[in-house]
Amino acid sequence: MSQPHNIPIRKRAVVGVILRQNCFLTIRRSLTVVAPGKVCFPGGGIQTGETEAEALVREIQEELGIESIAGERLFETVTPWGTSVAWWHATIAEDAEVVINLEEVAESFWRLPHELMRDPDLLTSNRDFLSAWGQATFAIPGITVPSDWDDISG
Ligand SMILES: Nc1nc2c([nH]c(=O)n2[C@H]2C[C@H](O)[C@@H](COP(=O)(O)OP(=O)(O)OP(=O)(O)O)O2)c(=O)[nH]1
Repeated sequence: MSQPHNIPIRKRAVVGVILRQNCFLTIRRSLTVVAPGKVCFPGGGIQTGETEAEALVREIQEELGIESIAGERLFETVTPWGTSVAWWHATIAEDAEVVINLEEVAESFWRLPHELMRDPDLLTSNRDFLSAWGQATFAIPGITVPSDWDDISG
C-alpha cells in the first residue's frame, strides 16, 4: 500500500505501530531532534545494509529500551522533505516496560486512536496514516476502526 508521490527519495525510515488494549504506543520527540516536541510512533532512519524490519527492531530498542518483533508492513508514505517512511506493525511482550532514551524521546504514552487524532502535536504524516487506516486502506492487526471514526477524524 502506498501513497502516490513524485518527491525524490533522499532517505528511508521505518515506523513501529505497537498496540496494547486498543492504544497506540506513542512518543513525544525530544527537543533536540527533527520535528522537536512532536508526537509520533517510535522509529527512525534505516542504516546502510539494514532491512526495514532490522531497523524497526533497533530503533524501538534504542528509543524505548524494549525488544520487539516486526510484524506486517502496513503502509508507505513520503514526507514533503523526501523521506520514504515504511509503517510496520510490531509486537512487544505484554509486560514489557518502556524506558525512554531521553536523547531522542521526551516522553512515551499509550493513546486511543481518537486521542491521537485530536492531539495538535501529532505529526501530519501520522494523522494521514490514521486517516488512511480509518478509510480501510489497510488493516492494523489487533484493532478495528471505531464505529464513530468519521466523527472523530472529520
Ligand atoms: N520516528 C518517527 N518518524 C516519523 C514518524 N512519522 C514520520 O513521518 N516520521 C518521519 C520523520 C523523519 O523524517 C523520519 C524518521 O525520523 P527520526 O528523526 O525519528 O529518525 P532518526 O533519528 O534516525 O533520524 P536521523 O538521526 O537519521 O537524522 O520519519 C513517526 O511516527 N515516527
